[in-house]
Amino acid sequence: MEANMANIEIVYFSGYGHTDRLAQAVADGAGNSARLWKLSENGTLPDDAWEALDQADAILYGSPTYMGGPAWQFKRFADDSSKRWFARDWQDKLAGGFTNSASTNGDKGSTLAYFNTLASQHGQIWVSLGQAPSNTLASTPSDINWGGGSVGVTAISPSDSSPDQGPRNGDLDSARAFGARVASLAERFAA
Ligand SMILES: Cc1cc2nc3c(=O)[nH]c(=O)nc-3n(C[C@H](O)[C@H](O)[C@H](O)COP(=O)(O)O)c2cc1C
Repeated sequence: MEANMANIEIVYFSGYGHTDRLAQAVADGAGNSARLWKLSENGTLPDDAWEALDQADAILYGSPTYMGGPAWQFKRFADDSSKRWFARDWQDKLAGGFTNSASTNGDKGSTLAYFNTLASQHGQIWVSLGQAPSNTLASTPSDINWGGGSVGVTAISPSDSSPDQGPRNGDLDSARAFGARVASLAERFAA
């Protein structure tokens, strides 16, 4: 990471590999300033990840949508972040979120709403998706923001897809563009 770049830390969970691909695309879009921290199967992070989050200019949250919300591993992380809440350690850091699920809607909005609430409890500043939807008759899963969200990245991995097959290109493009947006804003805030 270059000294003058903003620190973007991405904390996320993936049970079966689909959200891994989305997280990687967000990181690719954000560039060299981004690091991925994947929650363990038990919802834990190593100490150096917590230290990185404390030093971050932006913290991004990601999880598959399971049963209409984040995976429980993410909720454990959120509960563990309460120590930072007490100390206001993440106040005024940028925040944003991404999720992925099998259904086109799939109640992904509830997952993003939870990320937004978590970020707001910490006093963070939420970065919206910032992309127009691809919602015409001609639109396909290869088009950016095919799911048509605005709060964060909402990817669709069909239930019978392998991680190589889903999320599809439009969602990965959306994730990369969102990562780039956060990086651009984080650099402005860090300046
Ligand atoms: C326990 C569980 C609950 C799920 N709940 C939903 C859901 O509420 N909505 C939906 O569209 N898909 C749901 N799915 C499908 C996953 O969101 C989808 O398979 C996703 O790509 C998994 O991401 P991952 O490979 O990163 O774990 C669920 C899957 C599991 C295992």
